[in-house]
Amino acid sequence: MDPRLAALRDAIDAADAELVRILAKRLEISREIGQLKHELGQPLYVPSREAELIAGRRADAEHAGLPGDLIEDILRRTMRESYQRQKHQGFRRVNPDQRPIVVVGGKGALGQLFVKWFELSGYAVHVIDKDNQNELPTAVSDALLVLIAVPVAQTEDVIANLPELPSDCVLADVTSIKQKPLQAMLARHSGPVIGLHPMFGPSVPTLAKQTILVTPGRDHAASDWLIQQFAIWGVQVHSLTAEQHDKAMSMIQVMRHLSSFVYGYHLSKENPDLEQLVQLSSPIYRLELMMVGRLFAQSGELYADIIQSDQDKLSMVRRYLKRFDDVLKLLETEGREGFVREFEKVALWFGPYAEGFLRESINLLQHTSDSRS
Ligand SMILES: O=C(O)C(=O)C[C@]1(C(=O)O)C=C[C@@H](O)C=C1
Repeated sequence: MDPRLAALRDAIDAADAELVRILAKRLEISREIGQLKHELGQPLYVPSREAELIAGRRADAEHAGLPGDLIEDILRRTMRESYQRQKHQGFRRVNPDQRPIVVVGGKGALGQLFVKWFELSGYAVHVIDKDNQNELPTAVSDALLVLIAVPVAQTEDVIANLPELPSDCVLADVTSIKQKPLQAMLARHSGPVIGLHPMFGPSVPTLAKQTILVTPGRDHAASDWLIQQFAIWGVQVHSLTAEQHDKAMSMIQVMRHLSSFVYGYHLSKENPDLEQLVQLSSPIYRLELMMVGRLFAQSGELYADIIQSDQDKLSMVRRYLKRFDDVLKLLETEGREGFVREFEKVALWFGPYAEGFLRESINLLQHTSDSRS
């Protein structure tokens, strides 16, 4: 190797080693902050602090002739590491009441996640699952919160068959549909009721920046502690009615999962060489394959329940599929011209969001590309 190149690479190695030392130092400070925040009961994720810090470092970077995006990427990735470190130190427990939290379905994937986070916050958690259902009456007899985390198809039955709960016990569920479970909970329990829909899967490493949708049922004030606990975990909460929730989800979830399923179903029938498709795919296509493929690494029952949760007996599914047919007819009758005309109408409907999504996706694709070797 040319000795000049070798010397420069040595210098890069030294600079990178310094970067490692600095990152280690930052993470150690962040661990200390985590400890202090635990003591003070402050949230894991502090968006205002992050925004201020990023703006400051972007300005520093630009002043030094570096792109602001570079330091922002590094800091955001490092802050993700902060969440991980701070999570292991546990969280302040908002509700000092010593009574236990009962998680019904606590051995399921999402149930386990809530069990872990409640335990990280110092609550006593009683897990109920198929193998110890006989413990349910005793477990709920002095429960602070009963959280139903069973598959969608079983939720209503499990709620209807719950034993009597203490009158001040909060009854909540984490099902991805909200109207029916909420009605079932209100019918079964006369105390505080709240519907929750975590907008994440069980594999998320931390809850920082994750969203939980909340559909109030009865006596919302009695669930305040739970909402505050979520905030300490770094979760962002949005409140809406169960009806609004289910309507929005039929757009967000039913269509997303249906499209992915049909795409995967179609691929499997066409039976191409998947290995080759992956190799030929640039980041955007790879991302698309990932969005589809990841579905099939999860539970078919879950997605069947979500797709079937579509209100009005699959009417959204039917309308969506009819649109494929409409597009086919459009292509057959009017060809390119018809397609472009409809395309422009859709673009108008998206308005400034189209540009915004394009920008956001470019950023995302850069990250996907960076992570490939
Ligand atoms: O300042 C804090 O509260 C931190 O926990 C540190 C830190 C960071 O790594 O800079 C991490 C998480 C917060 O969202 C904000 C900032």
